[in-house]
Amino acid sequence: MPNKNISRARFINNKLLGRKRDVEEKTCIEEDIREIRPLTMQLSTETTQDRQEVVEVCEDLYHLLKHEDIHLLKEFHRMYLDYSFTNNLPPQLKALDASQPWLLYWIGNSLRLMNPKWLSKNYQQGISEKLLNASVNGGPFCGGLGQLPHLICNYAAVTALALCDNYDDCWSKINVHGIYQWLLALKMPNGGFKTCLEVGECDTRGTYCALSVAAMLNILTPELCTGVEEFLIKCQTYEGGFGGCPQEDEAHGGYTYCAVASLAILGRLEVINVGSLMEWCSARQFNEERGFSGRSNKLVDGCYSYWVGGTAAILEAYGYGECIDKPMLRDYILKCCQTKERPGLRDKPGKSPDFYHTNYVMLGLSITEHNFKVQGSVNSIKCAPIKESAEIVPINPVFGLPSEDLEKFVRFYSH
Ligand SMILES: CC(C)=CCC/C(C)=C/CC/C(C)=C/COP(=O)(O)OP(=O)(O)O
Ligand SMILES: [Zn+2]
Repeated sequence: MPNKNISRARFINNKLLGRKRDVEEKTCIEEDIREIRPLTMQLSTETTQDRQEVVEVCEDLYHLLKHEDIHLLKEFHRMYLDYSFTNNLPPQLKALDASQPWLLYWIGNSLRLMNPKWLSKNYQQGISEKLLNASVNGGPFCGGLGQLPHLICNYAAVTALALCDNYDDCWSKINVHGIYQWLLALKMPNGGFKTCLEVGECDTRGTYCALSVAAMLNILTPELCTGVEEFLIKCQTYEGGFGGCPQEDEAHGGYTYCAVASLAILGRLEVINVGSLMEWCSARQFNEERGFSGRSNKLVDGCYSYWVGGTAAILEAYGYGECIDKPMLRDYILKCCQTKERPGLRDKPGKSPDFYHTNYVMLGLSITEHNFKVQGSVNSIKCAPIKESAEIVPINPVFGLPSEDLEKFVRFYSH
């Protein structure tokens, strides 16, 4: 028996472990190339056809608008946002009944990003009263009246309140201690956070929503952070971006942003493979469409201007350099995500504008207009305009809020 094993090992060693690799590689490569080239040229799938259509419509727009100096149509978009705060929302938005804090954050943030004064005292009153009425005792916050506290909605509610400039002392009404105890109870043995006490998924979104709220409310304790870094490290995939869960999903812009922003909050960006992350971010940007896709072989979408652009801005802020083309992204945003026909910003040509895309495309626009540099703490990221006239106010790319609002909110809880 031992003899048989030795001869088997010798066989593997001689035939399979590279002795003849040089010779084989030379013959294989040429044959492979001959076989692969026509394959890639002929491969036409639903995915490649969809992309071709998007490329054509974007290229038409770039051609049509090539001599125009396009700007963000701020007053036009303001009308869309104002209308939503002063009228009933259309019936199809019933589907977002469990995401009411999100609507308040998206709409409120979009107004404030264009002009801080456009989120009037009246609106700040409406936002804070609605949130504090829906969730008893000032949090943890839920998606709407009578619903269970939810980690993702809690993040949206806290960021929406951060936009309210402490209207009627609403910041004192946030139940910081209750939120802290609840966050601890959501912690999972693998270092992640589940979204609800009763039942809920666990992925990098939850980590970001827990950590960013904790950082803003000054409750980011070592106990809350135990095991979080290890959880996040395991979410980076061979592609360089991050999936939602350890060793499970493909890399995706949204989950990548959540992981990278969380690591920035922990002050631990250096524990991941930043080089492959930067290559992945860079590979998300298409030459033809000029905007980003969220994952390999998927279509361009305006919201990734923030999920991927924000990730790049965080890396830039921490001194890793730039890995995206900001002027190209700006073109996609202003020429393909905006039209003169309908206010609000959209995913891509052919899609309708919505509040989610309006907010994240505007945040992406801010990224194209600024350079980022951290100043001591994650709460204080300096945002220097690239040209003298920026259309969007400076933002903190870790929190998705105007820098001024974030800094004032954090200062409130710092003592
Ligand atoms: C703070 C917080 C909760 C952030 C969430 C970030 C996140 C996960 C964003 C992703 C949103 C999105 C466009 C998903 C679509 O996936 P898809 O499969 O329809 O789109 P694709 O084709 O572009 O991949
Ligand atoms: Zn989108």
